[in-house]
Amino acid sequence: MPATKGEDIAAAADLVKTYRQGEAQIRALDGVSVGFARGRFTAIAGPSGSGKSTLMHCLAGLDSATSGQVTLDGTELTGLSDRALTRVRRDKVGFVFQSFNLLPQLTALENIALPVTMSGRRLDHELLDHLVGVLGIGDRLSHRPGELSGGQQQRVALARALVARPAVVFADEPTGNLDSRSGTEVLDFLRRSVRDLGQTVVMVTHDPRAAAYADRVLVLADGRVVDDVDVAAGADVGRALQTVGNARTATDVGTAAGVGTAADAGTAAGTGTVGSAGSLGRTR
Ligand SMILES: Nc1ncnc2c1ncn2[C@@H]1O[C@H](COP(=O)(O)OP(=O)(O)OP(=O)(O)O)[C@@H](O)[C@H]1O
Repeated sequence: MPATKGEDIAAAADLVKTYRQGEAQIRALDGVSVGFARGRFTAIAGPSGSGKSTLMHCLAGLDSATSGQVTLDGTELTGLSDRALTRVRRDKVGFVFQSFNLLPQLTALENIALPVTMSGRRLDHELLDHLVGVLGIGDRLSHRPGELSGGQQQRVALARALVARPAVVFADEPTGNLDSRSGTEVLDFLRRSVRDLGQTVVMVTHDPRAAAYADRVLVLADGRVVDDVDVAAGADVGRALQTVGNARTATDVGTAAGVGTAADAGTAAGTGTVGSAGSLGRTR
């Protein structure tokens, strides 16, 4: 297993999570030790039930582990009260969910601003304008989620996740409810946020095409890390993708997403719609 390094912005050490189901005990995480480097895009992949969401929830302070340790941006999460965990999530984490999770009664703009304003911080209007421009949602800001397409709602959720400059953006199957074009746009945007803003992104996916956008693919099976592929260093992504999915062959996936050329190309899948304004334009 990769050792946890000093520069990791998030890390798990010997993480175990068990659930009780009647008499049986399910070991959703079975001793996971892994570090996530700052400014990288990591996909957590693996078959259904392998522990992907459980790992993400423990890393993001949404759930507590049975044993082991989680560190997030210098804060040890183990043993924190619910209140303290809420504060950590609010201050350090941006979330993107499969089902968007926007508040239906608020406009797109209000949804984007909510996490910042709720924590009493000032909205960075320059960054907001930038994100809105790159995501192409400038003419949708006064609309409520019910008046937006799924792809537009997810773009609003992406702006909401990034505008507070979180230590880590955790994305849980962010393309799961989208058509392939909208899904590609979301992945392209996440890729660009890593490249241009230095954002750290951890994305759970069971989709090998989505995983191919990451710098690194961590593969789980039965609650353990069974593969850890450094895509950015030119490692054999096909090997990991074969492990994660069988809907398409690894070769198909690699070709579709431009794997093997440059994980940081940003235009790997090249729809050119989202991000047509060019780079996000700043380095943290
Ligand atoms: N609240 C819970 N109570 C009981 N068992 C749970 C609970 N949450 C998860 N599990 C079990 O823990 C294991 C890991 O679940 P988890 O949701 O982390 O897997 P996953 O890889 O994210 O799966 P999927 O791709 O289907 O979302 C599974 O066996 C699941 O049934």
